[in-house]
Amino acid sequence: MSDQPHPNDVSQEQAEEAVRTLLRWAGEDPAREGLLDTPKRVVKAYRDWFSGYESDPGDYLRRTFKEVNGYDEMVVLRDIEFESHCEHHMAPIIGRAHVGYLPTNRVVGISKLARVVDGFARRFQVQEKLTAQIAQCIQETLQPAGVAVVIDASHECMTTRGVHKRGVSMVTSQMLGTFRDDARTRAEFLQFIGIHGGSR
Ligand SMILES: Nc1nc2c(ncn2[C@@H]2O[C@H](COP(=O)(O)OP(=O)(O)OP(=O)(O)O)[C@@H](O)[C@H]2O)c(=O)[nH]1
Ligand SMILES: [Zn+2]
Repeated sequence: MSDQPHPNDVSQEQAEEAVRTLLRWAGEDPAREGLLDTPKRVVKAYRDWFSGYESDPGDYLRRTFKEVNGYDEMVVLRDIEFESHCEHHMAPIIGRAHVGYLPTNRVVGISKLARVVDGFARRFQVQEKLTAQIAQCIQETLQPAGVAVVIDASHECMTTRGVHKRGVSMVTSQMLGTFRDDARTRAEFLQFIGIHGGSR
């Protein structure tokens, strides 16, 4: 994949200093008592929010199960809540992902689909890329007959700042294989996740 994490040569102290710089820039005194531990807390929070760079989400899909009595219908995990951050403003993107695939001769532990979503969500993202990365990762690693990913999310860069539009959500979808080629398969998936003909 083209978007591999880069080696990180930034120390904890340098990251904390960057937070102190932003505090000073905003007009604060980073030495006052209430802010003394803030750089440490912010860096810890960033480690959580951006922990996706520490994982290769494809690894979650390597363990598969074959004893499914020939089950070859669609598997759908819907309403996977996630938190991400937009790469333009570093503001939260909060939403839900719906993931479906058509197994060929093996299935994956269902929690792993949610782990793949988080592995890509916990990075700097644009929603289109997040959607495509999840779908491509499942397609490449599991090699099912098809993959479908729909994401419905709100972007705080357009609710708490900028254009200030609350209640707006962005919907993206990436369909691969049978979901892309066969309208009935796609329609069945959209029905499973509660989207019929474009309205919920
Ligand atoms: N397509 C897409 N756009 C996004 C996403 N996240 C944020 N954006 C948009 O990225 C754009 C960045 O536009 P710029 O004009 O460079 O930034 P800006 O001046 O802060 O723009 P405003 O948000 O309109 O104030 C904005 O329109 C955002 O709404 C995303 O996941 N996908
Ligand atoms: Zn943004």
